[in-house]
This record gives sequence, structure tokens and C-alpha cells, in this order.
Amino acid sequence: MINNDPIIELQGLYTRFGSHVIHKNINLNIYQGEILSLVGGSGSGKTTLLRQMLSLEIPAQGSVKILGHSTYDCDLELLRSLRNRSGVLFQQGALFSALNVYDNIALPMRELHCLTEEMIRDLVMLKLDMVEVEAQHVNKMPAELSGGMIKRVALARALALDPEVLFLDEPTAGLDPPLSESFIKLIQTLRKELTLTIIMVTHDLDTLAALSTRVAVLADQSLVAVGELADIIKIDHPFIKEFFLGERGRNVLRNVLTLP
Ligand SMILES: Nc1ncnc2c1ncn2[C@@H]1O[C@H](COP(=O)(O)OP(=O)(O)OP(=O)(O)O)[C@@H](O)[C@H]1O
Repeated sequence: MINNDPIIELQGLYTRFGSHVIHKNINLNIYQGEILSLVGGSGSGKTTLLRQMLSLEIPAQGSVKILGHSTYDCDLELLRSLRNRSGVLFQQGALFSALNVYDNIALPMRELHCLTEEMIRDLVMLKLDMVEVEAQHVNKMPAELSGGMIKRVALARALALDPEVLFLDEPTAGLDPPLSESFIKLIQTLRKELTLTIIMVTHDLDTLAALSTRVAVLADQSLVAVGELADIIKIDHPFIKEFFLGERGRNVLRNVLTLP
């Protein structure tokens, strides 16, 4: 279910690294219950925008509101509670290599300092069950896990504190097609069961087409298009044409849409 409350509001965002301008006047509302996919060329600033939504980076200008609160002028306590209401699955460094599966998922729970080890154990097992990982794997170290399993355990950790918003950076990168498909199905199921709002960066058109309720396209330092995939592909912009309507794009999209 999507409703009209913006969960995230970006207004007039400008980002610069030295003299390198990454974003110019980005405006975007993300609504409760949607899965918004952010696409753009390499270096267009997708991950940076995600990090700004998570208040891990501050733009040169503009404001970010998450769950109704402005993140750049709020106190640390509020910032911490807003972060606890968001889960993140980063593309790199998804798990702490020195911690086993159990401790990776338990970490955000322990950081709350208000749960007993018994409660944490029950919650860790519940999260593992949610991501369809069997209990026998709890003592394994990340190096002993397959790529698909790492993604699932990292997702369990991202869901550890029952977030309202989930950020996914290239969630299916590095997975072969069957693993990617089963991860997509898992995200679809979780979104329905947990009424999550999901913001995802992806280059993968299968993932994008299967999951997105809306797509936002970053190019020329701006958001050049925001909308449903069926409308986005009709827009006459070089990046959109190349990304969605090149040979690979056409092969994926012709199964789900009528192409121009
Ligand atoms: N902390 C930083 N300091 C300087 N430049 C940075 C910093 N973070 C990102 N950049 C630069 O900003 C640009 C956007 O980076 P970003 O990682 O957000 O792009 P992206 O769209 O996610 O790229 P990709 O698809 O390749 O992952 C890149 O040119 C990058 O080198």
C-alpha cells in the first residue's frame, strides 16, 4: 500500500566535492510503501544521494527530511532514533568479517543497550527465518558464506530493528540469475509483510523492473525523470534511451512493458 505521506523529502540539494559538482537542485519526495529505484550512469551520484538520505553525508546546500524530521539540524538523540528506523544493505562491506552470522545480526540490537541476550537470541532467529536462512548457519563466519547467503544475512541485519525505511545499494550485484531472482522474491515478500518503504540503487534491469513502483533517473547532475517505468522509457533523454532501450534493456523490458 502506498500512501501520500512523504517518508523522505529532498529539497534543493546541491552536492560538490571541491570544484566537482555532483548534484544541482535535486527535489524528490519518496512516499510510504513505495519502492523507488535510483538509476544513473557511473559516478552520477546515486550512492552519494543515498548517503545523504541516511545523513551520512551533508550536501553543500538544500535539505533532507526523513520521517518528517530535518536531519541536518536535529540533535544527536533524534538522529540516532531516525537511523534506527532505517535499515541499510550496502553493496560493499555488507557484513563485519570478524563476526559470525549471529553476532552480525545481533550487533544493532546490542547497540540499543536495552535488550536482554535472551530477547536478542529470539529476534536474531526470527530475522534469519524472515530471510530464509536456516538456523544451522548462525555460527558461520562471512568468509564461509556464498554471495547469496551474505546478501540474506546482511538483509537480516538491515531488518534487525524493524525499520520503516530500507535502503538497498545494488542488492543483486554479483548474484547469478537464479540467486538474484530468489533475492528479488524475498524483497517482494518482505515489503508486503513488513509494509516497508524501499529506496534502491541498481544497475540491474531485471531487479529494477521486478521491484520498482517508481524510478528516478540521475543524469546531467539533476533528476531528469521521476515516475513509473512505463512512463520513464518514453522520455527522450540520451541516458534513458541507452540504459532502458539498448539491446539488453529491450530484452528485459519487452517481457514486462510495451516498448516505444
Ligand atoms: N567523499 C568524496 N570525496 C570526493 N569525491 C567523491 C566523494 N564521494 C564521491 N565522490 C565522487 O562523486 C561522484 C559520485 O559518486 P557516487 O559514488 O555517488 O556515484 P554513483 O552514481 O553511485 O557511481 P557508481 O554507479 O559508479 O557506484 C564520483 O565522481 C565520485 O568519485
